[in-house]
Amino acid sequence: MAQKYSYEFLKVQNFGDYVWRVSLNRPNKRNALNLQIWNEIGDVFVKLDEDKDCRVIILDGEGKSFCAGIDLNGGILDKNDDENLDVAREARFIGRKIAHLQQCFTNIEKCCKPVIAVVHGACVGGGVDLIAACDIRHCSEDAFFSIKEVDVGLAADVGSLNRLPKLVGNHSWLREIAYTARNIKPQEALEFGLVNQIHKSKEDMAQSVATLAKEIASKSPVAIQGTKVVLNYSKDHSTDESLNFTVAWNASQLQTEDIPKSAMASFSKKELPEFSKL
Ligand SMILES: CC/C=C\C=C\CC(=O)SCCNC(=O)CCNC(=O)[C@H](O)C(C)(C)COP(=O)(O)OP(=O)(O)OC[C@H]1O[C@@H](n2cnc3c(N)ncnc32)[C@H](O)[C@@H]1OP(=O)(O)O
Repeated sequence: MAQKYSYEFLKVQNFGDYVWRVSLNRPNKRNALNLQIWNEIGDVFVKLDEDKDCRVIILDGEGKSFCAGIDLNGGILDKNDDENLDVAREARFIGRKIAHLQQCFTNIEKCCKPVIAVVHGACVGGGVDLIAACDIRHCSEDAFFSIKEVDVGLAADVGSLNRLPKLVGNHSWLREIAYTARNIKPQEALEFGLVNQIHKSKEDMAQSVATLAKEIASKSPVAIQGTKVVLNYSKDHSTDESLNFTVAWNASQLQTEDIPKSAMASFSKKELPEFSKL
């Protein structure tokens, strides 16, 4: 565990009961995303996806804020050192870089374990891209959100503009906040579906989210992971395609021992049994 999950800018903890916590850990810079932390995020969610001791992941930030977005001190948007590259080659270099950054966050979405984003303080720019790739979003009363990219001269390119239209209920609102980059308070984020719960404090939120995570982790991992896989698929496909996908998926997964085990416990109102690792 120690070596495998040892990172410079992430703190990774196994809470037990199959619940893990991944914390952005660059508090002095408000967890601003440099290339190293970006790579570490990409790496940890691949590892946790494969880790049979993990069933649910809580993603939060150390220090005063969840995430201040991209590191504005440079590194990520820098041009290639080779000044002789023509426009086509420079563009291919930049394109590969953007695709890599996107993939790091997409690894969160592709991880078949549910990921709960827990936001306090600032969550701006890249921070919003990051939570958009998560399954569930909670925040504390001191949180604020901003799709900040237009203020630094960019169209957001690592997930917000691609995922949020499928997450929030009101496209007119989404366009307004994306065009203005204004700060969104928790109540407004709740009203439009960006978060599903507001907590009094960071501490209250940590407790409440730990309980939620534990509840999800106590259920059959075949059922929970299958639910995430099918929901991910249906997000980007027609109902017919998604129903067909579910047939193919469940043709194997319905044969699991978890079904009689879960059903028996549910029917007899007993505690859920211990499920085999997955
Ligand atoms: C291919 C492109 C992919 C992705 C693109 C994403 C685009 C974006 O992310 S746009 C958003 C960019 N971020 C910002 O504009 C936020 C800037 N920061 C702030 O507004 C504030 O720091 C704050 C987040 C509201 C927090 O305020 P506060 O708690 O008062 O802290 P500060 O005193 O301002 O900062 C403390 C410390 O952190 C450093 N820092 C903060 N944000 C960043 C950042 N984004 N990049 C680098 N460093 C940051 C700040 O400089 C301070 O450092 P010191 O060394 O103590 O001076």
